[in-house]
This record gives sequence, structure tokens and C-alpha cells, in this order.
Amino acid sequence: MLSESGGPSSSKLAFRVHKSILSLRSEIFSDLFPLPDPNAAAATTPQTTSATCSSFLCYGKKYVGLLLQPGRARLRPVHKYAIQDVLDEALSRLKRFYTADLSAWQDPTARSRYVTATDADAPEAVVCVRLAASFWGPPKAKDGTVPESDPDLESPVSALSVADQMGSAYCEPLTISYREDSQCQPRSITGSGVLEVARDNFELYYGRKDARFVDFLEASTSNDQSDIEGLAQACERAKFGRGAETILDETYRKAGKMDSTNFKTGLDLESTRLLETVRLGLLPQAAETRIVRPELYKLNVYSEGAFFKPHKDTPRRQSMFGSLVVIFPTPHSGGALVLRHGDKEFTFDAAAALTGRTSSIAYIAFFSDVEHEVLPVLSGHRVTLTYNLYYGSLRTPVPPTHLDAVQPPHASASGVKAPLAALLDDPTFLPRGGALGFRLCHDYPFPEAWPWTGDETVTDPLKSLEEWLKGSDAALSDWRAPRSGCGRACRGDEEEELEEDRPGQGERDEDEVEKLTVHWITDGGCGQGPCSPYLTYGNEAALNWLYMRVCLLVKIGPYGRRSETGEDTEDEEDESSDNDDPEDGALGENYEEEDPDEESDDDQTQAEN
Ligand SMILES: O=C(O)CCC(=O)C(=O)O
Ligand SMILES: [Fe+2]
Repeated sequence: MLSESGGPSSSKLAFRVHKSILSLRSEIFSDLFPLPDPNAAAATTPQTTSATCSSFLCYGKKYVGLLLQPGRARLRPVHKYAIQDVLDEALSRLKRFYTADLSAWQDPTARSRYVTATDADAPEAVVCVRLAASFWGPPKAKDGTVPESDPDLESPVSALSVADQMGSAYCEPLTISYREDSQCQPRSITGSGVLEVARDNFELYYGRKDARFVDFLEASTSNDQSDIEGLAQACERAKFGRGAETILDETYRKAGKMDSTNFKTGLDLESTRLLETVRLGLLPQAAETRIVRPELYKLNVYSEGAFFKPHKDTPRRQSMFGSLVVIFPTPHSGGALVLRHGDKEFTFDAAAALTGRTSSIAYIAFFSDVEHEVLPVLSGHRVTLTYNLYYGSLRTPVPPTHLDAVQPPHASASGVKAPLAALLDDPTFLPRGGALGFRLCHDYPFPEAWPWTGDETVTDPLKSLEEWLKGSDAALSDWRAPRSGCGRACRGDEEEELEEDRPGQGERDEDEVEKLTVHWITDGGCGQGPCSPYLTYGNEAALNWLYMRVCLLVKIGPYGRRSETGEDTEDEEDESSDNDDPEDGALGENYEEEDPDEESDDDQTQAEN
């Protein structure tokens, strides 16, 4: 049943359609209705308007009229249900009617007679191109298989390149910016970028023998520019590519350059989140499926009078799509970067943008086919790092063949789960249920101030520990998860205090507290205290954190109903079952240890008061 709006109520019924038609039009529906059911007369679809329903029903080119002026509302369901031929048709029409030729676009008479779009319609057209183009997959071989592709050779086919073909009127703005007031999220994709970063990012070592050190942050406020002058002198004169040649022509490019093999920078693009900003800013459509791989290319020093006339950056591989330039806050003026693409021009004056800022770098990222030029530096030294930006892909990493990953065999989930499953499958093991105790394999850092104060505004470190468990401890926690509510971690040495100090618990009568016998699976048990009450190891003394032993207690049900908690078991007859709050029943807060010398015996392993 397809409804005009508002869901499948009969009053909104527009018309009925057989599900075989939906299946024929969209693989998504054919997957939904895999088996023919001769009795079925109608199928329910999500809310869909009658205008877009026609694209499900039409064949051949009958639907063309629908897409003469495709709008996002019309394309969205077609995109959603992956009706490939309609998408293809929409794309080819978009290309035809929204010309790729800017001069033709600017001449209304040269536009298609079908299209009355104005410049203001351009964003909508780009959205439509994206919707229509995003089902383009990799090229298929004749037998329908998708050939293995080299990520570096992968064509960056995306709506972005289609938008490029459509003319600069539809292109993304030339630059991205970063606004700190948006909590590290890019809010705008135009303008200049200045970013406050941690001190390490300003550090640089250069020289393969007798390395020297420069701190650009220090240089930004000091009158002594000798370190920067030293760096400038250590640079070679920058060449540039003309045709197949690399030439030195200081009438075209005058600057110092240092190859990335000759220096080490402290700038960390990941931690500054610059890379993420570039990814979201330059590749908005591909942001969720593409990663950006930066390759540090070179360092440049533009001293007074240095410049670089208009050029495009040399593509290094097909997957190279952009360049990122980071400008350090060394005192200088002039040296603005001017970008030109189509009829657009954008100037980024990093020196001006950095004025009055502390601990900041300036940056600009742009598509490398965009023409750009560095205007002459008027005073001081403009120091930059340049990165080539490549499309990466989100493939599952394949471990390099020449490296072995060393992993403890029991760290795998199956190594933990299989023996436990076998144990619980044994009818003679805790036949009426009980509690299993595990001393975790690893030790974990906990705040020195313990017992936990119960401050509800702060996460209980025992709870947050689950996120940080290592190796087989994580596998164990994963095994425990379906039994959630029937087990919890406790710190090794203070189980008594835990019981008293847990927040919101209040005073409890001793008799109300469930006591369980713990059957220890892994050695140690609780009650052995912190494993490191001293600070004599590790690379530095940390005063506020101690490694602690941690135990995990998991309540299991009787044989045949192992995943049940004790409350639901035969023990209900016991007084302990009065306590039906799972938190109150949480293990590890109050328990007795099983005597290791005693055989596990039904009666001894029961919950008991
Ligand atoms: O320094 C800049 O802003 C741009 C440098 C540049 O265009 C280049 O090195 O190719
Ligand atoms: Fe360049």
C-alpha cells in the first residue's frame, strides 16, 4: 500500500501495487520478498508519495518526464531503493541540462529549453548529482565480477568529480576552515584556517648529521630569528616542474626547500584533527567511506622577496586529490596564497590570520588541480610544511607478510569461551548454579584514592573499566555480557568496603545481603590486595594511579538454565531471593570464598544466608 503521506492508513491510500512490481524495480525489494507468494496482493512500503511511486511502476523511458528537473525529494526514494536505471537516467539528464560549460550556463539561451534553473538552484543540482551518482560502483568485468583494484590506482569517482565536470559554478568552495568555537567540528567550508595546537607541534629537527632544533613557537615571539635564519640557510633553492623537466628559475619560483627526508616535524595531523577537518571539508560526500592519507612532501622557507608564481601541483598518483599547506607563526608579512578556479579567486593571508594569535598554526587545503600562487614575502620568513593528500580506502587492513603479530592464544574469544562453555555444559559442575570467580589476567590502573567515594557525577572506575579491558579479559567480559546484571568486577582488596560504600545503597541489614559461594575459575581470588602499592617500576612515577588486581564474579544459573541469575533459580526458596534488585545482588560485594580443599558440592555452592 502506498500512501500519499503520513503512513499506511486506509484514508491515505493512493493505490495498491503488487510486490512483484516492486521487486522487479529494486533489488532492495526483491531481497525483501525473495519467495513468490501467489496469494499476496499487496505489499507495504515505507511512506512514499504518489509522485515518486511512478518511478517504481514505469519501465523503459516512460519515467523520463519525471526527471527532467529532478529534485532531491524525487530522487531520494529512487536512491534509497537503488533503482539503478532511473538513477542513471537522472544523472545523464543532469549532465545534459546543467551544462558543464560555464559560459554556456551564463548564457540562458544556451541552456536547455527544459531547464529554468537559476544560479540559486546550483546547490540543489549538486545534491541531485550526488544522489544519482552515489550508486556508481567500480567498473564490472564482462562476467559481472568486480576486479581487484589497487587502492592507489583507484579512480576517485565520486559525486565530487561529477560536480567538477559540471563546471565551477557547482564546485565546492575552494578552501576549508576550522572554527574553534565549534568544538573541533568544521562549520564552514570557506575562509581561512587558524588552529591552536599543543606545543610539540611547533618543534622541528633538521639535518642528517649534527641535527639542529627549531621551535617555531619560540620564534613567533622572539626578536632573535637566528634559528629561522639557520633553517633558511640549510634549505636548497626550490625548483619546480615544467613539462617533463624539473628546473630552477628564480623568476618563477624563489624559495628555500628541504625534503622530508632531511627533517622531522613534531606536527601531528591526527591529534590536531586537521586531517579530519580536511576530510570533512574537502570530501563531504565521501567522508564516511574514504580516508585521507597525507604524505609529508617538503618544508619551504619563503624569505623576504620569495614567491611562487601561478601553478598547479604535480599529481603524484591518480589517487592524489589535494594539497595541504601548514604555515608556522614565524614573524613575516606578505606571502599570501591566492587560489583561482573558474571565475573564483580566494586569497589566504596566513601572516594576517596569525596576527594576535598565540600557539597557532595557519593552514589551507585545496584540490591540487586548483591554480595557486604565493605572493612575494615582504618581510621576515614564511615557513611552511606541504602535504600531498591522497584518497585512502577503508579496507580491512591486511597484515604485512614480513611481520608477525604476537598474540597470546588465550586472548582470542574462542580460547576463553570454549572451555567455559564446556564447563557449564557439565551437569556435575555447580548443578544448582552459583558464582564463578575470575582473577583477571591483567592489572588495571585505578585512582589511588579508594574506596570510591560514590560521587555520582563521576563514573565508577569499575564500571568504566569494562571499556578498557585487555586481551583475554576483554574476551571474558564479552562472554559475561549476556549474563549482565548477574556479575560485576570488584577491586581485589576491599570487597567489604565496597559493599558499604556503594552509592545509593544505604545501610542494609546483614541478613538482607545475599551471600554467595564463589567458585574460583582462575587463580587468586579477591582479597589479595593491590598488586602494586609502590611506585618503583615503570618509566615514571605516577602519583595518582595504582595498578590493581581486579576480579570478575559471574552468577550462573543451574544446569540447563545457566544464563539465568540466581534469583530465578530453585534458590528462590532461600531467603536470599527476597533481594530482587540486581544491583543489590551484584556479585563481589559480599561473598564467601569456596574452600578450595572442599569438593564442589551442590549444597555448599548454593546462595546461602
Ligand atoms: O606555500 C604555499 O602556500 C603554497 C606552496 C605551493 O604552492 C607549492 O609548494 O606547490
Ligand atoms: Fe603548489
